[in-house]
Amino acid sequence: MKLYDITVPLSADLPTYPGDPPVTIEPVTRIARGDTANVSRLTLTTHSGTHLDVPLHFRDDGSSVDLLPLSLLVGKTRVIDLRGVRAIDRKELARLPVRGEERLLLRTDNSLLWERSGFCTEYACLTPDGADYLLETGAKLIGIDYLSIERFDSDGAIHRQLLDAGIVILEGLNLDGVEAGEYELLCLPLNVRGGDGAPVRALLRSHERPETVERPFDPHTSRWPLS
Ligand SMILES: N[C@@H](CC(=O)c1ccccc1NC=O)C(=O)O
Repeated sequence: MKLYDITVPLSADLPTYPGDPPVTIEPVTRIARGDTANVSRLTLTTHSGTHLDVPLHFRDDGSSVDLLPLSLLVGKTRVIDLRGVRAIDRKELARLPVRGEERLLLRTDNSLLWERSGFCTEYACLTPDGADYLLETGAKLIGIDYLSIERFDSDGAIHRQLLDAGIVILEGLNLDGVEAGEYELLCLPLNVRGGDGAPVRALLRSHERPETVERPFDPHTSRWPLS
């Protein structure tokens, strides 16, 4: 069994969708300043970093993130490789094994954009007929590796099209190094009451190796060694 962390780390450097405030992490108490423990204040939006979009994101009467069935977020998932594709349309999707897949993660060149500082408006995204196609194939969760699933200059039509059909959108993934294929997704959103979305920790599990703890905790340094 192999685990892939497909979450981007939350930090002040993380690109945010234009109009959304940056992530901040500030000290509240610090041992170095004489406090008993280190505690930090985190400023996030419901759509910072790797996160889920739910119907309330684009519709006032839509369901919030705390009401999602968790079974939607855990289970068999297919990663498809769309590197080299900028506009993910019906034609591109039809050549890939997406039919009948309830959970689908789109790996694109976007995963490399996390290396850049600042938001890039030229990311790979789903087209309206690509979204139609995924509605037809029975998808219930669609993930993509940047901060929006639709074109930057678009008005939210694709979000509405998917969310209104009960499809949840997982955005801000990092799928660099994740080969196309079948995995198990473990996607755990913060349980934000009334949230129009929520940051998640998302993992993929493949069943190709025996389970081991790769980097056991070192009690002498109080750290998990880096390698
Ligand atoms: N980063 C966003 C995308 C988003 O907020 C959005 C997408 C299309 C049109 C408008 C948008 N947001 C705010 O105006 C998201 O989390 O879905």
